[in-house]
Amino acid sequence: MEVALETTPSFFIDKHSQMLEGDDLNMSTLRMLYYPAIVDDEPGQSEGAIRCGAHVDYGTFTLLAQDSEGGLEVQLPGSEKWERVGHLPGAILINGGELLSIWTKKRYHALPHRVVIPEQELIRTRGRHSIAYFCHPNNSILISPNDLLGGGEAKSEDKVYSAYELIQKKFNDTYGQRYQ
Ligand SMILES: O=C(O)CCC(=O)C(=O)O
Ligand SMILES: [Fe+2]
Repeated sequence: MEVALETTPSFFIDKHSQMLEGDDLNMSTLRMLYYPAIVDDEPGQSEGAIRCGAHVDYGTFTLLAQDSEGGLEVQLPGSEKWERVGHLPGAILINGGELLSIWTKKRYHALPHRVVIPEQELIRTRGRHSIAYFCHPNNSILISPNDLLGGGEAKSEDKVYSAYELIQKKFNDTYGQRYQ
């Protein structure tokens, strides 16, 4: 990414240096996800039900390892259509986060994604596992798009927020004003 964005080597590494030092300093987190099997459902009962609702991830990017059960779908830029993400054994999917999209003026998109319940009877009755590593910059880092991609003069209305402020903003938008 540093090469593609023609920025200084270690631009991103430096800003993620506290990844292993706890939430106070950096919100990166590893999550082991389990979606239970759909059992005893009448035909149509779980219609419209979803394993993980449509969202974009918050941070820099997410590394996602999924089992072979399927169900992950993404919306590509400029399209409303949900596209299935196939399963490639051993592959790790890299999903850009919202913070990276702000940082790079949308050069890197945060793709909306969701996990649906498969239609096939046999697959529905099996659980699904995935492992997601949500990679975030250190909380104190200022996410200034003009640090990357030159961008010309900063305008006064371009308020720059820290990674911590941006994630709090996102939590507030998602869950209401519980996070202050
Ligand atoms: O389980 C998955 O494949 C995706 C999970 C996900 O998108 C998330 O936890 O943010
Ligand atoms: Fe996600």
